[in-house]
Amino acid sequence: ILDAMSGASTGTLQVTDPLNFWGGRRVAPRQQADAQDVFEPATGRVLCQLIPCKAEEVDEAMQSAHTAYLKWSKMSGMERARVMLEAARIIRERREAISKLEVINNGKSITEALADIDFSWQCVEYYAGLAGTLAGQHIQLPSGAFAYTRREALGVCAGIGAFNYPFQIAVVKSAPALACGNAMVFKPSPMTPVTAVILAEIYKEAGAPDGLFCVVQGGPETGTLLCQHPMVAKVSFTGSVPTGKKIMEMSAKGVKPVTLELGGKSPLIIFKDCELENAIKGALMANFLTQGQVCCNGTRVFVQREIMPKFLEEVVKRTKAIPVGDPLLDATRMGALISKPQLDKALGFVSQAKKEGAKVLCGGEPFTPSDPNLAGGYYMSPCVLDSCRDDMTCVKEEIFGPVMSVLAFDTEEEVLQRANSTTFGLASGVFTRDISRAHRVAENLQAGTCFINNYNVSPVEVPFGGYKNSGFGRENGQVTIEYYSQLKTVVVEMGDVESLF
Ligand SMILES: NC(=O)c1ccc[n+]([C@@H]2O[C@H](COP(=O)([O-])OP(=O)(O)OC[C@H]3O[C@@H](n4cnc5c(N)ncnc54)[C@H](O)[C@@H]3O)[C@@H](O)[C@H]2O)c1
Ligand SMILES: C[N+](C)(C)CCCC=O
Repeated sequence: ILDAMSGASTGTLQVTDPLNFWGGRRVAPRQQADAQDVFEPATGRVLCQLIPCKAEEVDEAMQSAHTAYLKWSKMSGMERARVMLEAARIIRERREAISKLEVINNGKSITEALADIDFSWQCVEYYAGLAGTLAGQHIQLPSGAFAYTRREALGVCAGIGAFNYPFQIAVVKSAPALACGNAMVFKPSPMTPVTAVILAEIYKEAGAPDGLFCVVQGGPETGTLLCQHPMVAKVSFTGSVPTGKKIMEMSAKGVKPVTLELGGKSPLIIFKDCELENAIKGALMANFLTQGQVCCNGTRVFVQREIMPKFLEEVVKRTKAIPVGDPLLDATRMGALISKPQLDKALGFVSQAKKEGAKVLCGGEPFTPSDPNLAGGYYMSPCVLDSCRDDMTCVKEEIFGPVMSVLAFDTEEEVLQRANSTTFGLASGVFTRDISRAHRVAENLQAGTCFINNYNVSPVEVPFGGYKNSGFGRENGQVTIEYYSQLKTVVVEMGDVESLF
């Protein structure tokens, strides 16, 4: 399918290849029941059929992954690293074709998709680098006795992904898992089933044993089968808070560890002493990437009252100028939302905000690009809401669309209290020139990440994850090794046994 990408344009691709992968090959669904349409967001056209895996198919994938795990976990870290480095090289070599396919299935702009795929090969490369460094500790005990620790794989891990970063999420979960000697069975979102299987093919081509990274397609039922499978050693989930709670409940029954990367309603605080040009750019980056469908977006923008008029004037001017349209065109900066229901939901939040007293300064409406080919796509004009209050629905709930809610504040103490007054805790941001204030605010914000004088900067070597209802566990960075491995302690006696009995 990647070969077809060079000539592909919006509205032309039809995906007919099987989208499941185990045993080292694509696997066609065993039956056609419960088939559902997968849409191309840019046009609203049907791109392919999604046929959910049933229990027997999930079991086959698990068995295949387990066979691979037995082999892979016995290889040295350096041997695993060589395979992963080759996989990284292939992803980099095919970055343009993978990005195009991602755009066609997801609707985000090609500029963003290229950045996502570049992040992906860097992620595989990074964890390949760590694979050879995994080591335990040696601990001296009295009389020559000693103990050592071994960092061991967990087994077959389940990965379940959201729709907003389809290929990247599959990579962010599989790269550390594989580096530690695990295998993975991954289930993409049923709305974006097309690119995870490309990753599976690349791992195979790079030399991974058959079954090391398997893909099963489906929605909640398939996800449930995966979580409840007795061979699953760990579940790593990216998605909404309500689904995350269900995953945790299912995992608790088998005492399985979980990583939960969930939603957010992150605060971005802009003080009057900021470098305003950077703060404006930061607010746009905090709200409009991937059509606003980003978990860590800073969607509650708190602006100190004195600079509010200037901030709003500039932010609205630049929001109105965002080119919305065909996501495969280089000049486009905002493509289509993932689905009609997601578009309606985001528009619904804007209507509700108006009813509750917010002022729409721009956007918040369905958008029809001039190209007739795109008439059925899920486009929305990016929106800035002014005069927001903390009790409004648009300020309390995750919208997952291009909607920025702007709130005025007066003092640092007040804004910290308001920023933390949420059950979410994924990310946060602060713009100020006062370095003491910046670090004080970062310390006091209840969130897994705080960006100072920028927003949504998340390179692979930097840990990412939530506080509170936004989840736990971390992805990216060295620390993620802890979440895909377990420690065994070996105690060695060098003398005689001293027995009390
Ligand atoms: N924190 C992060 O890193 C991060 C990253 C991306 C997205 N997200 C969050 O994801 C959400 C949007 O994604 P979404 O709409 O795809 O989320 P979602 O919760 O609807 O679905 C996520 C995945 O869970 C699966 N699923 C649904 N019900 C299930 C069940 N009962 N058992 C097992 N699996 C089940 C879905 O099929 C999908 O693959 C937002 O809340 C966003 O903030 C978080
Ligand atoms: C790459 N970003 C922008 C940090 C997004 C991470 C994934 C969240 O949805």
